[in-house]
Parts: sequence; C-alpha cells; structure tokens
Amino acid sequence: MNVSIVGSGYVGTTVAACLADIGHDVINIEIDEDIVEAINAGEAPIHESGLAERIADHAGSSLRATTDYDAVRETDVTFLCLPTPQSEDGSLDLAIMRAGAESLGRALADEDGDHLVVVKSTVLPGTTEDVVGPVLEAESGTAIGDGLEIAMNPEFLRMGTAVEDFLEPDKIVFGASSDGAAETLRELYAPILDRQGTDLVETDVREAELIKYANNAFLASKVSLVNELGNIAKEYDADAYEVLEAVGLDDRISERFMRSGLGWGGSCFPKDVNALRAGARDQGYEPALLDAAVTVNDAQPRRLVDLLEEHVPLEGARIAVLGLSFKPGTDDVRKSRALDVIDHLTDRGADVVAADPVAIENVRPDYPDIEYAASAEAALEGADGAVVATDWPEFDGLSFDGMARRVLVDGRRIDVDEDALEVYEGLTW
Ligand SMILES: NC(=O)c1ccc[n+]([C@@H]2O[C@H](COP(=O)([O-])OP(=O)(O)OC[C@H]3O[C@@H](n4cnc5c(N)ncnc54)[C@H](O)[C@@H]3O)[C@@H](O)[C@H]2O)c1
Ligand SMILES: O=c1ccn([C@@H]2O[C@H](COP(=O)(O)OP(=O)(O)O[C@H]3O[C@H](CO)[C@@H](O)[C@H](O)[C@H]3O)[C@@H](O)[C@H]2O)c(=O)[nH]1
Repeated sequence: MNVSIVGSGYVGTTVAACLADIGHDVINIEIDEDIVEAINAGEAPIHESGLAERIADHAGSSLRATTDYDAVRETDVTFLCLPTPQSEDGSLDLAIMRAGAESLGRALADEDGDHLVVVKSTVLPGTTEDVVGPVLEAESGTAIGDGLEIAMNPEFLRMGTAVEDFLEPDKIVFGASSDGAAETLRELYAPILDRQGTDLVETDVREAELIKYANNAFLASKVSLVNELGNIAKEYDADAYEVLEAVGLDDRISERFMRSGLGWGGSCFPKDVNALRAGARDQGYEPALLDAAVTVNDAQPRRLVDLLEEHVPLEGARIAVLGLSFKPGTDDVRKSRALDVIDHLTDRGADVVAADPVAIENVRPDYPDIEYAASAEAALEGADGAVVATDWPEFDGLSFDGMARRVLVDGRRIDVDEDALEVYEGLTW
C-alpha cells in the first residue's frame, strides 16, 4: 500500500520505517529539513533501537522523506503523527494538528480517487471528527464519505523500544468513519495482526481517542500509587521493591509498572494526564484521582534532593547526576525527572556534573551552565555526592572509587555495590 506519514518525529519516523519494513511504500512529510535529509540519507534522526538499520535498509526505495505535502497524492492513506502539546494551562493545544490538517487538505484538493486520513496523534474525544475532519473537508473540497475517509488509530509504542512495540504490539486500536476505512486499516496492519498475541480493537472514533488517554492515565496513576506506597515504605524503613514485587504476583495487579522512585516524565504521560484533566474539567467533571497522581509525581524529585541533603550540605558541593533522559534507551529529555532534580540541586547551590550515554546534547542548550562528563565514572570523579536519575543499564556495577565522598542517593534502583559506598539511600527503599 502507498502510505504517507505527516510529521516525522519519534512516532512518525518509527511508524514510517516499520511500515516500510512490513512491505509498504512510505513517504514522510516533515517540515524540518534536517530530518528529511537524514531519512533520505538512510540515517535515523533519533536514537531508537532497531530504527537506524530499518531506515538504512529502506531509504531511497520504499522509504522516502520530503517537505512537500503534494507527495500525499501519490498515496492512498495518510497518517497524522503531529505533536499535540499542552498549552500553558495544561489543556490540549491543537494548533499544529489544525495547521497540518489544512496543508494536507489543500494537497488532497487535487487528488483523484479515495483517500483515508488516519489520526495517530494523541487527541481528546471529538478532535478527529469535529476538528480534523471539518478542516480536511473545507480545504480539500471533498466531503467525508464521498472520497475522503477518516479514522483514529492511537499509538501505544514506548520510547526506547518503539520499533519492537510497533511491530509486536499487545493491541491495535482503531475507530473508523466507514467499513471501507476499517478494511484499509486491517489490510495495512495485516502482517502485524497475523502475529499471535496482537489483539485488534475496532471501535468508534471517540472511543479510540479516549482509549489512548485512559491507557496513559492508568499507567501514570499506577506509578504514582506505587510511589506513594514507596514513600510510605521508606517511612517504615521497609523496602518498597520487595513489597511491590509480592503485590504484583496478584495477576489482577501485574508486576509491570511497579518500579517506584523518581516518577514519570517523558513527552506523553505528563501532557496526556494534564490534557485529560483539563478535558474532564471542561466537561464538568473534577478528576480528583488524576490530580493526586500529578501531585505525588511532582514531589519525587524534591524528595530525592532532600534525602541527599540529609547527608551532604549542598551549598558549593559537587554533585554527580547520573542519567538525563526521561528513561533508559532514549535520548529524549522532555519532562525528564532528571531536569527537576538538577533544578532543585542548583537552587540549593550545588555544582552539578551530569552524565548520560546519549542525551547530553539534548540538555546542554537549556542547561549551558552545568558541567557534563563523558561517562558516569568521570562524573563521579571528585564528587561530594551523586544521584541516580535514570536507570540506564550502563550505570549498573559502577565504581565509586573516584568520589570525594561516596554518597549515592538512588532514584531508580540500579544495581549497586552498597559496600563500596559510605552512604547508599534508595528513594523508596
Ligand atoms: N513519543 C511517543 O512515545 C508517543 C507514543 C504514542 C503517541 N504519541 C503521540 O504522537 C504524536 C507525535 O508525537 P512525537 O513524539 O512523534 O512528536 P515529535 O515532536 O517527536 O514529532 C513531531 C514532528 O512533526 C513535525 N511537524 C510539526 N509541524 C508539522 C507540520 N505542519 N507538517 C509536517 N511536520 C510537522 C515536527 O517537526 C516533528 O518532527 C503526539 O500526539 C504524541 O502524543 C507519542
Ligand atoms: O514502573 C515504572 C514504569 C515507568 N516509570 C516511568 O514512567 C515514565 C514513562 O515510562 P514508559 O511508559 O516506559 O515510557 P513512554 O515512552 O513515555 O511510554 C508511555 O507513553 C507513550 C506515549 O503516549 C505510550 O505510547 C506508551 O504506551 C506509554 O507507556 C518514565 O519516566 C519511566 O521512568 C516508572 O517510574 N516506573
């Protein structure tokens, strides 16, 4: 099938490379020329396991990129993978979606034949049918149901394992405006749907939109609950990891997403939970539990720095921050808890030296005044204390020999030789 993907960020690039990998002809439409050049040169514009190989394999043949929206006319299906950021007040900002839908609609005005537009971005119920659809109709001059179809197909991939998650998902969800649109999506995803273990959920557009938010709200709240239980465990001098491992044996609860510590960051959980809270309020409902999930999450970085300060006076101290990305396996630092930790440390007068296997260059522009080290060991050299902000496997089994004071406060429960330290404190254990 000929597929176009509008927006080639973390999702659009992954989806494009994976759809090319399962046999489709794919073209990415992206406003950032550096990304377009990278893809056409066979290089991955982002760090994501398994992505570079796939782009190298398909670039120039079944995978291309362009800044020109007219390319959509060579395709039968277009996925919108545009950002849906949060506004200052936390609500969903649809300006980029509207702009992308306008450009797409204009390009489709000259198309002969049918076209399916699929919203893959995370959007609140009603957005696909009441915002994107009307913009497409107005700009293309084609009515939905009369040569133009729309569908909503949320994406559940995680950063760091994006390729694997896309190709081997637990579920594929779509809500389509017509049987034909649903049939096209089934055909497009056939190689993935044929895999054992992939559930297909076909529903209405609004439900498809809300399933994505409900999924993220559930997982983020689960981590906040785990963190609250972890904070309580710490007060009782109990190990939250042992407690929650046992709790997770109950298959109604599951052992996944049970890691307590610094809390959730990233480009999705914070903005999606906030958009759902704002959307719920717009609908006249007070989302008390989601509010509490955010409150618990916001407190964890400060709690980590408080714990460090119990052992190291921070004014003028050299503190190593291990990990900058919001989770391991990615260079994405959006809403990373590490950045909140750095803010608390610098506010209290500490000199921060940070290390991360891949994310330093994404932090440097916003944090030009902290020091960066080439490795975790280099960051620890001469440090008066250290904190773990990201559970990179590279940090397991570290040597602390070079530290001025061997004090480590761990926000992520990495594998540490505690006997090699003067002080080892876990945030929730
Ligand atoms: N990142 C994830 O893990 C993830 C997972 C599931 C769903 N989502 C959702 O998918 C959507 C995209 O997220 P992302 O992380 O890929 O965003 P991103 O910011 O990484 O990428 C978006 C891309 O769109 C491009 N763009 C902006 N305006 C454009 C326009 N008018 N025309 C063409 N390109 C344009 C940007 O230059 C950027 O490269 C969001 O709604 C997000 O919530 C993200
Ligand atoms: O037990 C856990 C699990 C996760 N986290 C933190 O939670 C955040 C999010 O982690 P994860 O969900 O693995 O990463 P994302 O790539 O943000 O993926 C989430 O957000 C995506 C974008 O919407 C969805 O597609 C995915 O299904 C959803 O898991 C990170 O800061 C993790 O450190 C914990 O603190 N403890």
